[in-house]
Amino acid sequence: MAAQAHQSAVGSVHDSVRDREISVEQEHLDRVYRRLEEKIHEAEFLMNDAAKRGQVGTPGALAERDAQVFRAGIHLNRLNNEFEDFLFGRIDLLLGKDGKKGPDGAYTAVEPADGAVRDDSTADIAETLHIGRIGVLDSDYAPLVIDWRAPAAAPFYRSTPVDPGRVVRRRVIRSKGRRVLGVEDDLMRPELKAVLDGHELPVIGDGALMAALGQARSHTMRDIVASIQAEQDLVIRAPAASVTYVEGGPGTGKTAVALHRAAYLLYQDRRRYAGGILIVSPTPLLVAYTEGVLPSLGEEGQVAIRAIGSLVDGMEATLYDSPSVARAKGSYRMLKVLRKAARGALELNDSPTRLRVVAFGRRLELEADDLNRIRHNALGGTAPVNLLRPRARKLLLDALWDRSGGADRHTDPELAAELRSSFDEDVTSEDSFIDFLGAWWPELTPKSVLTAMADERRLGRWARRILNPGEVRKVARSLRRDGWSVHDIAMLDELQSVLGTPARPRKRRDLDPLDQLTGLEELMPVREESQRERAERLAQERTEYAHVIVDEAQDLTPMQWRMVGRRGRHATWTVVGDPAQSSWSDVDEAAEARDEALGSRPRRRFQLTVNYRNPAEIAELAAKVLALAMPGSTSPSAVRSTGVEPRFVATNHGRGTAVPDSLAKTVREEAGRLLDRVDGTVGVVVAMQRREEAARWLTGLGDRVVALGSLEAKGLEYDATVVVSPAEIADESPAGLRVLYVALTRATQQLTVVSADRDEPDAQGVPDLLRD
Ligand SMILES: Nc1ncnc2c1ncn2[C@@H]1O[C@H](COP(=O)(O)OP(=O)(O)OP(=O)(O)O)[C@@H](O)[C@H]1O
Repeated sequence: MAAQAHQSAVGSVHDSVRDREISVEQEHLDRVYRRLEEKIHEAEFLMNDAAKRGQVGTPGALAERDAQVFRAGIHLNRLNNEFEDFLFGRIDLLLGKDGKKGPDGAYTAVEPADGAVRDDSTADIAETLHIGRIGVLDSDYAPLVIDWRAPAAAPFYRSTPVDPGRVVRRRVIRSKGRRVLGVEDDLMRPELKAVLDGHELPVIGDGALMAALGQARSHTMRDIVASIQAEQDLVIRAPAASVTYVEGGPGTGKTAVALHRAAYLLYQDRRRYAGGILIVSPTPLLVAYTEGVLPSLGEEGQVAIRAIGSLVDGMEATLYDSPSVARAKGSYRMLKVLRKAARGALELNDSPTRLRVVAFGRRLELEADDLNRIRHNALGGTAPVNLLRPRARKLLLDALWDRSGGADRHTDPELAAELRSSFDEDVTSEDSFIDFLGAWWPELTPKSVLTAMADERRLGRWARRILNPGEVRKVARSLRRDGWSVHDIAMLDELQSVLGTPARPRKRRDLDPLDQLTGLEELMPVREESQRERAERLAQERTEYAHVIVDEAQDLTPMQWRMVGRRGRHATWTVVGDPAQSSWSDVDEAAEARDEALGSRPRRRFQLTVNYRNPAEIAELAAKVLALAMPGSTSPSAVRSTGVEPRFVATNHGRGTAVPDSLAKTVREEAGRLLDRVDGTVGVVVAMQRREEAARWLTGLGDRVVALGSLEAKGLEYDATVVVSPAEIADESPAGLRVLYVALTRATQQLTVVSADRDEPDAQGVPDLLRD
């Protein structure tokens, strides 16, 4: 009884301290919003004022107006954005070593000044900084909020109890709209007795990271701006030079880090990245899952997130290839086939076999043999086929000229040249020649060549000694389907560069001249346009980017690396991936293609080591598959444990009374069971061939549960997952064990493994692959 009374007294003291601290932060947030309103008014005034000045028209006034409109545009665009938790962090710091301030008004020193900590381990808090999604200065240019990407905010992420720098207390503030809801503190120097405004520094809660990780998942990813960890922050803020190369196991935050890095780079050098940042994602599902993160960080427009199957404008991959077809289409071997096909496609169908023209009153003719020889000569070398048409035309004219005997008519070179040029004019203005050239050397499109490859005999010719007959048959058959696969898109892109685009007059885009002057159109997205639409429009206008971020880089095939490489020939790169999750069978070949795409640029390597997604119970199970898939590699360490072990259910080896009689029924029951146990999402991962069937199994269970093929699970996460028949997933492709490793690492809370006969489950339902 007494103990209970004591506990509740402690509890209420604690609550009152918490309430007091919340109200302290509330006061600060109120100040920030008052200041933001002032700034919105200022910005609106500037815009109006600028419009008036626009009527003056002297060059000086125009330049001044442009500058004002530009600045005001930035303000309005950012301030009008309602940020859910605009202010999210605070650090309390000791006095710094040098007394220098940075441009954001904060002191720059990382290390404490000598004497900042007194001999009796007491110290004063010399500076308090609040961290938010954008920076706000008060009217005296003192920082009210520091942008999370500013150098002064780095200690919020970097400081640890082992290496605290000046930080004594790090606080995460939870708010919604204008209301502060809670605070969570981490003490970086627990040995100190630190004093702020005459009071000992209070410490609330047990860490924001765990609170963030425990939250239910929805179908869209959240930003991690309030809880970025030190090893992740090093990657996010790495200088943009050359190639930043990041490896880390499942759940180590690679995707999150890549997205935050895009926002950081834009903040750090907006002008440089006006050339656009491209984020390449493996699947449309992952694009949909991640595309809200950048807007939540205040960035829209300059970043295009595209699935690898949507990188070619106007094309969207909707089909999947079988592993053996994917292997043939994705490998370097396909490059040779495409080069042959691009040249071979000229001879298709109704390619004329005779050219007849009348020149200088004579009928001239070239026969099939002549024409073949000319085509062969024109095609020498590797120049793009469509760009060789002028050369072929010239060779045709030479041959006709020879036939005409015109060369013998004059010995005077000047007269001979004149005669030749009037001969050429005669011939090339004749309809029969124009029609012939159009049919004999047509402008080829990537689609027409790929469609030509759907003919097995033809493909067999072009792929002789490159693909085996079985591959030829399967690839040709796959190209006869309606629609394109992810691997077809890389082939289409390659063909575009093998064929080349003949120069045409450029179409002008209608732009407001004022927008072009100020760059304002980049900053003020039109309201009706969604992030995706805007990204698509920008991508259409761009073929190359200033920075390219490749997520799940381990999965790119050589042909895909070539496609992505063409979009970043002059770019800096961030490449994130995990070799252990690669679904590409020939890892060495892909590495060669990657190195070719990245060129000889120097690389800065990072390794992420902590798994923030899976609880230890799930991570341990997945590690068994990792040991089979890549013996000797180490799993990232899980940051938390839930006490809930993975559950095993066998369709034919039920325990006790309940013997499930079919896979469909069992999976449905298990998905339903998990829906009852978690608040968020449930993912049912099956082998690719079962995707459609599995979606039917789940009919009527609601939109918190989804079925997905093993390859579609890349990068995604769910509160709970059902992994169906590990053996089936593992046997589906040469990289099957690594694909299974991906499937097993998608859950943030609970995992159920359903086995079928081929899994050879033991009496507890544990499949052979997952036993010790
Ligand atoms: N510092 C962090 N604070 C809060 N959550 C985090 C942090 N880092 C990562 N997470 C969360 O952990 C989960 C995994 O992150 P993410 O998807 O970026 O990992 P990944 O390395 O790309 O995984 P995979 O290789 O399996 O695709 C996400 O829910 C992410 O929000």
